[in-house]
Amino acid sequence: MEIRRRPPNPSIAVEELRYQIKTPNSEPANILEEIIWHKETEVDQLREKLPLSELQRKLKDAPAPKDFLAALRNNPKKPAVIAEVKKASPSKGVIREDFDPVAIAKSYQSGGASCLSVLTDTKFFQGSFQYLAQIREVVDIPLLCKDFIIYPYQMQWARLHGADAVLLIAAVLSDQDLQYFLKIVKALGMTALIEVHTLAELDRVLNLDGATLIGINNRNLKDFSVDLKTTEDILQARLTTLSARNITVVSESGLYTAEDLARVGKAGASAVLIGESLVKQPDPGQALAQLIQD
Ligand SMILES: O=P(O)(O)OC[C@@H](O)[C@@H](O)c1c[nH]c2ccccc12
Repeated sequence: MEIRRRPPNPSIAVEELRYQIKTPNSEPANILEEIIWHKETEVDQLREKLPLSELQRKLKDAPAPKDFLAALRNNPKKPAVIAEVKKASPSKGVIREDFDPVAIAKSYQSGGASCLSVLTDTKFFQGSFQYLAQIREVVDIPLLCKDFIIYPYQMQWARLHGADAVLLIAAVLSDQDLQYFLKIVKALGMTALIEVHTLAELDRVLNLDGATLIGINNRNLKDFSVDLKTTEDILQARLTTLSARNITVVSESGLYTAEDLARVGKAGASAVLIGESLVKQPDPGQALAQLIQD
């Protein structure tokens, strides 16, 4: 973990205060830090609206999560596709003006997506938990909550809005947090997609107990550069270990063509996560169907 955290609001529940965080006395060093620092404020506001104890009470009535990992593994098409409902990003700005998340989600499902990823970060990606909940109402396939998780509260909030899986970013979380968060994800009956961008991060994740799904992000979240070689290089080094441990690998970001999919598939990824290249097509589901046809 190289990303510096901000000290949490001292009024939050004691069990969440596991950090001994030094106050960074500078500006955020990169966009990832900026996002993470802002997330502290957002989670504070959520807790104020709905305290953890009430959230946990509400969760007791929530329908059981769907099996995100099984949906990827059971897909006969390799790589299986997680299609992302994404309006904007800090690197690309607004990707699609006439953005209808529900229509896009339905279209992805008919186009052959195994699972969906829904961006819920508002400030930087123009996503929303409302979209996640609305999409849960209209599709059957499992949903990943795509956000920047720094507190257990957020995983439960995601579950309440219909998420079956959550993203945990290795660059943002300490080993201790990753292990603790994995336990919580499991207790909630969900799947964790643990995202790495370097071999060193993957090795940290391989030291954890219970990682079943690992995403290799081809995009460097600190400077936005994208290179599919990230997936190739990391898998070249660790595919044997990953296979032996039956860990499913998702190649994420910067995938546009059937050749791109074949390339990361050949490297050993059994699933891909695709956003921009599909969202910007007139009919995203049809674009997906075309991308994965034989
Ligand atoms: O739009 P793309 O290049 O197809 O990328 C999708 C997805 O991988 C990307 O949105 C992403 C990967 N990891 C993230 C972490 C946070 C926010 C977004 C992301």
